[in-house]
Amino acid sequence: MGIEKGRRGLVEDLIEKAGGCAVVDGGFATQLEKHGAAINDSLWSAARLIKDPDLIKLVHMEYLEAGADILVTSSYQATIPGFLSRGLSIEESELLLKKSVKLAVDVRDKFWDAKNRISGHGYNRALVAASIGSYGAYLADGSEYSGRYGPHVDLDKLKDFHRRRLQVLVEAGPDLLAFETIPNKLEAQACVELLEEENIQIPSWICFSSVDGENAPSGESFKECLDIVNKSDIVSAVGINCAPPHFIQGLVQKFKLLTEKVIVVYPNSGEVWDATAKRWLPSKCFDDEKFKLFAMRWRDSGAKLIGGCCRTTPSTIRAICKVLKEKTAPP
Ligand SMILES: C[S+](C)CC[C@H](N)C(=O)O
Ligand SMILES: N[C@@H](CCS)C(=O)O
Ligand SMILES: [Zn+2]
Repeated sequence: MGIEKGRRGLVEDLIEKAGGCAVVDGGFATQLEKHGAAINDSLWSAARLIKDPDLIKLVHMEYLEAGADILVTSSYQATIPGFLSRGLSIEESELLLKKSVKLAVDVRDKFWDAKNRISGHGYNRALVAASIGSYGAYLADGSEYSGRYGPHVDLDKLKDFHRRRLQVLVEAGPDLLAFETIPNKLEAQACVELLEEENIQIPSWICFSSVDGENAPSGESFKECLDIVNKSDIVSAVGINCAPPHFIQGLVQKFKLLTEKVIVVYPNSGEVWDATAKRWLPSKCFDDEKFKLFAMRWRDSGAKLIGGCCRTTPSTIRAICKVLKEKTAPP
């Protein structure tokens, strides 16, 4: 079982067009908040899918203007059980999942149509990656940063949790799938097995979080985690998201030794999430200038998809584009 040839090259083609390194957008939820959206909610940014589609479109547009080559959709914490708990029906919940992809695709198409009328604009046609947050994200208890799901959560439970959302998101027609903040080996295995079982024909990446810069949050080694991901041809890229930036260079070097897949990194600003208070704690935090320096190091260490996660903004993405696409960066 594998991805048909024409689709498998999509990510690699984008990387080549972008000059060897493509830029993933930044903290979608962070930019929503900058516009005043309240997301201290168990659905987190997905709460805005119910109420604020125009704001979601604006944020996607801002990341495109900043030069993002890949837009990650608003579905990180959008799940069918999460929406059901708000009194929505299954049909309404599935429509919201599809809407998360459609909003991003529509904005990408509008942006690209407009840019195509101008010569030498320096942008690439962006890809839309449907965000699939971990089970811990859905739990809304911070466990995407601990990997502690408890003894009752086994492989089948994780596959059952991910299955329907995955099917619905794929039906909506994204270019790729972005599994985000996976905190342990078991969930990586669930994602890989599900992609195979569902015979998914679009590329995907699996990104882990990390809180010590060495291992997955569960304490399991990345060797164990990547051994699972490597077994599958269906996963195009593997990496780290929403970990502090100063861990990333070492992790890229480690991943280079553990996998031949494309390496994707999009760390947060270095701040720490307080899942009880639902806010970011002030802590060691890296600004856009630091991201410029780091991004070059991550590229030189072998990462080919680079961006920002929580607490980074379009200005971070603009800064990363400036250094990674020196000759072709958009204005
Ligand atoms: C990427 S984290 C900051 C998203 C929010 C988290 N899952 C929570 O609900 O607490
Ligand atoms: N891509 C997500 C965050 C993952 S931690 C978002 O910003 O909605
Ligand atoms: Zn994040």
